[in-house]
Amino acid sequence: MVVLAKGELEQIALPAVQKAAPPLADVPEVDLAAAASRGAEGRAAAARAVAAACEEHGFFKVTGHGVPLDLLARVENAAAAFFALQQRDKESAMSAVAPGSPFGYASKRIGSNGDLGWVEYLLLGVTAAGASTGDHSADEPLLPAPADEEAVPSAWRCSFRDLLNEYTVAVRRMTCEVLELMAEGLGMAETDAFARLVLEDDSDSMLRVNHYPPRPELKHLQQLHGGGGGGGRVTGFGEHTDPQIISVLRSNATSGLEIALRDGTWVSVPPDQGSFFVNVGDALQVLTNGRFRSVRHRVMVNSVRSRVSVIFFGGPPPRETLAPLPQLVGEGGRSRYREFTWREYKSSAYRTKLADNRLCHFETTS
Ligand SMILES: C=C1C[C@]23C[C@@]1(O)CC[C@H]2[C@@]12CC[C@H](O)[C@@](C)(C(=O)O1)[C@H]2[C@@H]3C(=O)O
Ligand SMILES: O=C(O)CCC(=O)C(=O)O
Ligand SMILES: [Fe+2]
Repeated sequence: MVVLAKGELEQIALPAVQKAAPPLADVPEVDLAAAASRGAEGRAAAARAVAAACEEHGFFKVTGHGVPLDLLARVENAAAAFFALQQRDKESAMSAVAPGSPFGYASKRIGSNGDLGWVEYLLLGVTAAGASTGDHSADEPLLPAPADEEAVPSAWRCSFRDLLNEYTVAVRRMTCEVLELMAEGLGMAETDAFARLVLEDDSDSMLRVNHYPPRPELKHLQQLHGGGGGGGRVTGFGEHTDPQIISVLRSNATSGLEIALRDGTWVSVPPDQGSFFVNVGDALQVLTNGRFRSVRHRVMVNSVRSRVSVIFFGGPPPRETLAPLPQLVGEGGRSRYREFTWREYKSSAYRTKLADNRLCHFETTS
């Protein structure tokens, strides 16, 4: 494990008296299989429910998603096996996947602006192979091969990357179905307005595999504070919004994910290993002129069990101009954001700290 400098652990440890967030009582849910089987009426109802969840929370759960459960289990097991490798091997995978980029393996350091968390992760760029047909059915590899195959441990070289490719193809397909429902729910005639951005040849999507190691010693702190959820919580992944259009997350059965409600209160999301959770990202907040809410979220570690999560971030091509869609601004309505390219937004976002508001620099003033 990477050794933290003096004072760094304190930065990710919350004050011991902080109360655990209460669970979100009614996680909005959409069943894609049911929506598809109930004809036009069922689909329209699902689309309305998705749009309502994006407006209220910027967050909902997807069931009936069609991604095979055995694929989810295989990815989870392979991720656990990867993170169980020697630190030296995990780091060599990082240096070989994409030298000099944010991609690869890292531990505790999130981004390059000083953020820390109780997490280790793999961050991978998703290339467009298979996307160009636009029929959501292609299954070519999407994750680039390491620059120097020989430098990578065999566990990664042989099967993990292939498995993540298979996963990415399946999840991206499902993500596009969700994006189409969102457009329908907004009453847009062009129902592929969002999905097409994620399917372009040069779409800037990513896959992240996070591992939050257990902190058994936190149990004692919790007992010291009389249980009841107080004490002994450490920040796994600090609060933030995701810059992209959409993030689609799947985790094992370990809790930790929390979202901020409109009034700023934090609620925990009960884990569901058979389902996916969708976050609206900053780019979708812009495209919908603020109707959909880019949800602030974080991961807290308070468990004796490790948490493994895999997140697909669907982003547009760097050259894509983003601005509120005219049909969502309405005649005489005010555009809340100025026009910018995804390249511009990303380079601005990647200079910020995790918790910063990244959209404020792109808001119109009047
Ligand atoms: C602190 C940072 C990490 C991050 C880039 C940033 O400067 C601000 C946004 C962060 C975030 C959050 C969502 C995704 O996990 C991520 C990959 C992304 O696109 O934006 C991370 C970035 C990262 O970990 O490099
Ligand atoms: O690991 C998780 O559960 C969520 C992490 C997250 O929000 C992110 O990687 O952007
Ligand atoms: Fe996130």
